[in-house]
Amino acid sequence: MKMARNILLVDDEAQWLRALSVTLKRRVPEAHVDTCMDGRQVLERMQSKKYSLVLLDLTMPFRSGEDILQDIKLNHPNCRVIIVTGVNEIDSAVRCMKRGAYDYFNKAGEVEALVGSVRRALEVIGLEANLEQVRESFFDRELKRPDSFKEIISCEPAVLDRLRYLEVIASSPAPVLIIGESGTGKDVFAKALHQLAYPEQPFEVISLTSMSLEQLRVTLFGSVSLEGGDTPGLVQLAGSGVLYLDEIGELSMDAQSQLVELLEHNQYFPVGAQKPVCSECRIVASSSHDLKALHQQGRFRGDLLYRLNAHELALPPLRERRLDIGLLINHFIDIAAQELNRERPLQPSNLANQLWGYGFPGNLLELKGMVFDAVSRSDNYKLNISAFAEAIQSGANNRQQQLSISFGEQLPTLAEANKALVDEAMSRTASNQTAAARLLGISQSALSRRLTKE
Ligand SMILES: Nc1ncnc2c1ncn2[C@@H]1O[C@H](COP(=O)(O)OP(=O)(O)OP(=O)(O)O)[C@@H](O)[C@H]1O
Repeated sequence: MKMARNILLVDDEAQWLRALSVTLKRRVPEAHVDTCMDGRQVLERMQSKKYSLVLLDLTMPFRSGEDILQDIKLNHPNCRVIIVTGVNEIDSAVRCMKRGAYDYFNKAGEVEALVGSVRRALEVIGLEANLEQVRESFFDRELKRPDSFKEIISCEPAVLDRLRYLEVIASSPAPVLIIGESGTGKDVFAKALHQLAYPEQPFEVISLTSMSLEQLRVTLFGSVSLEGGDTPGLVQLAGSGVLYLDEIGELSMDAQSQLVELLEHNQYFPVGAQKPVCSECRIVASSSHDLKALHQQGRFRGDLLYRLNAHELALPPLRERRLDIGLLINHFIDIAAQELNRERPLQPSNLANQLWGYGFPGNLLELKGMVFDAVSRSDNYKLNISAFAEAIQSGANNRQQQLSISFGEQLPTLAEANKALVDEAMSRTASNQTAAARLLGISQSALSRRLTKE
């Protein structure tokens, strides 16, 4: 964000202007400082180059600083202005503050105070620019890097929000914690972050389930020996890529303490080493347990938890993203047919609907297993759905229970009930007509007709 550091100094006193410019270039080297001696040219200069901060003298020939301030606030409302005054101009400086100046400085004062004010202003401007960037990328409905999410199939607004969040945090160096029930796609999201931010760098994984303290130290940190023959650990192998700590909630408290130093100071001691080594990798951790609950039970260290969840991504279970079921079945059929070297069978049109009430305790992994089983038993193009039979039955039972709609004394008209159903489906799918039509069991054109009639 280069523009955040462009400063324009406006003053008709050539000597002061030169001295201030030299001071700022030396004391605030990250800033790009330009000067302007003629108040009439300020707006023109700001048109041809973006300035985020203007240091403005109050008394100049042709145009007063107060007038110029007004113009700047009108045409460049995000630009900060620091008023530079003579000794007897405090009243007008105060007026300028009321009209939106960021700060004022008395020329007779210590230049140190002015440097401090410039630094603070640049910091605020930088923070605002970052915030704006985060806000823009988060609310921009389009994904900027869809190519990084090729492995992630979804049309659910909740999942797409997670992808946008991943894009936003990709460039941050802070750790990421991915939480979700088993099979919800934690590994896939960790790999997507790697693709987004460090595609040329390594991706190292360690599964922390039943890992002892000693195993953890050797595997993660490696070892050095006096006779040579050092063994690198995964932190070193990950280089400036990603180290993925899978199932971190399974680690013992002892073993957890080894990770605190790594996360806090980005350094670690290989086994047998006297000196710490710096780590450069991005840490991504996952857990299918609720780490905050584990912490409350005294089974997970608070200092580790709060360092890990600088960015937290909670993945919804499949039962809360039912719109994806049909898409995922198709996707898994593709993969299964290819891996099992079979003709690609077709998905029966009502399969996803039949599975509607099923809870999928094993999430996408369970669905994938069912599809692989069904494809392996398929006959030519016909998908054998016996692998789904139990789930379909259980789904039908649940659906029956959930469908027992209760009515008040006065029944709604058919038109009212229709409208209520359509509204509910549109709201559940964030107004995605294709998805809403699927929920209602009608074609998209039929839904579209109903919507235009309303
Ligand atoms: N959105 C998705 N689109 C397509 N396939 C997916 C998606 N999410 C997950 N999968 C697939 O589902 C399976 C389970 O995903 P994954 O292993 O990432 O889940 P997990 O939460 O890490 O599971 P566990 O907790 O058991 O390690 C994988 O085969 C993965 O490729």
